[in-house]
Amino acid sequence: MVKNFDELSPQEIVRELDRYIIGQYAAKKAVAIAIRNRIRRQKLPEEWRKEVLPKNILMIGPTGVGKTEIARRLAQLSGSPFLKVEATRYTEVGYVGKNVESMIRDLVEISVNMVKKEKMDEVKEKAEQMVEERILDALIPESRRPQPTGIMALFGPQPSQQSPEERKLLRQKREELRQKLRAGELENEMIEIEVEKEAAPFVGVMGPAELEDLGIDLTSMLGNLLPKTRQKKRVTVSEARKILLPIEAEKLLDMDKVIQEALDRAQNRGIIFIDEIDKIAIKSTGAGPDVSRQGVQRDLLPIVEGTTIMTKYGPVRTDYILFIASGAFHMSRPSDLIPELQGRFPIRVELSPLTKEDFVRILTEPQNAIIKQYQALLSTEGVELVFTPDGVEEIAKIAYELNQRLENIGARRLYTVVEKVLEDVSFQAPDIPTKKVIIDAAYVQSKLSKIIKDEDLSSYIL
Ligand SMILES: Nc1ncnc2c1ncn2[C@@H]1O[C@H](COP(=O)(O)OP(=O)(O)OP(=O)(O)O)[C@@H](O)[C@H]1O
Repeated sequence: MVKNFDELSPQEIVRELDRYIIGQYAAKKAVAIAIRNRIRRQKLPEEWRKEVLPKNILMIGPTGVGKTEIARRLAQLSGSPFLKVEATRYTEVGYVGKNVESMIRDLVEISVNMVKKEKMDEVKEKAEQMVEERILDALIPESRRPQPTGIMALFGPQPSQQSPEERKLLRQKREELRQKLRAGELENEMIEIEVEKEAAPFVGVMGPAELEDLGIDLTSMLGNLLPKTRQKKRVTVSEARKILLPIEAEKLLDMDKVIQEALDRAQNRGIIFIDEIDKIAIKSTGAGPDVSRQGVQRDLLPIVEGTTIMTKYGPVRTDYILFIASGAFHMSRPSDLIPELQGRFPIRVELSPLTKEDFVRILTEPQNAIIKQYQALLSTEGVELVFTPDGVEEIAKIAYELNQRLENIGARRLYTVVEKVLEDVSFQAPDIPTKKVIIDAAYVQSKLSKIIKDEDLSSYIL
């Protein structure tokens, strides 16, 4: 039986992460402990809960070694809304720009979309039935059952006068069409559908973004007041299905419930990954941009400590949101952060640079390994891609050497190298007669040696 995430021990969480991320044991262990501690803290009695401070994480390590990937996978495993932001994108409150509180609003938005999608999947079957009815209505409008409501029942158009025989015939025709529709025979038939189009509200001096920062959502406030216009569209049955499914599914949702659950999930399970924290950790010289960087750190404090942020969906407590800050710290040190903020990120982990051996494993082992991705892609055209061990080794070696020579971008280098190696195969796939391509060391060299020799060319292509 699959265990509920909350029941997984830190060790089991690490094992799960091992399926996607090679090495970096210390970082995996740290996030597993942090997430487990959050669950523990939530179970404490109220008076204790306030005393135990959240244990956020600072990940220190070069670019492209798995920092974001670990956090993202953890979020996926635990069904947590996940937001990645860059610390340098924010400005101090009072200055023009995005202030740090907006990250909580963004997290909530992600949470709402996440819950909405799940709920829509739950009602998908029912929504599909409703779409079927709407398509049938469009195919034979005469067979539509009039459903006047409210004042329309009194003053709206009355159902046309059909005799019982006519009605029976129409119903039969509708059922015949339904069978054809289900058999997929009508997919390219053109029909006319009506969709609601929200009138865009006029936004004055302040743009929606600034208002959003104040917790005001003008679009949805006015959107409810402004009349919705209906728009007719001529589309094929299959297009109509794509357009109507989310509309019908949304009608079946109880949005109040969705929002409650989304707020709850953001507050209790949310994970915010703050990249480039090192870039705002420059020691202050007392004036200019340094001051504003310190300002951003100060603004971050209450959020990381636990405060209430107003969002358009309602207030959100930040006490249990897990914050993972990350940076290379080439030019600064964690001790350059303001002391209070240092204290809020007590778990420190260093991620190691990746070795050539790590590259070999990253290419082949993770569930979504790069090589597996290409094999899956090409298999759709009946081409079997076979990588020999020396072929994989050669790709890893070249990527590793390029990182040393150009700029060390970690595992990201593997993507560009593999793409170049497989460029011709991808291009010729439909016409390959043997349908089996072997990628060995010689093949890799034949595709890359010319580019590697040329420094300029490599820095553009690889
Ligand atoms: N240890 C690893 N195991 C498997 N894949 C990895 C590893 N490290 C990096 N990758 C892959 O490389 C890519 C970049 O990694 P990631 O986004 O985690 O970088 P990062 O360390 O967060 O760097 P940055 O701070 O620049 O964002 C991802 O697609 C990831 O799958």
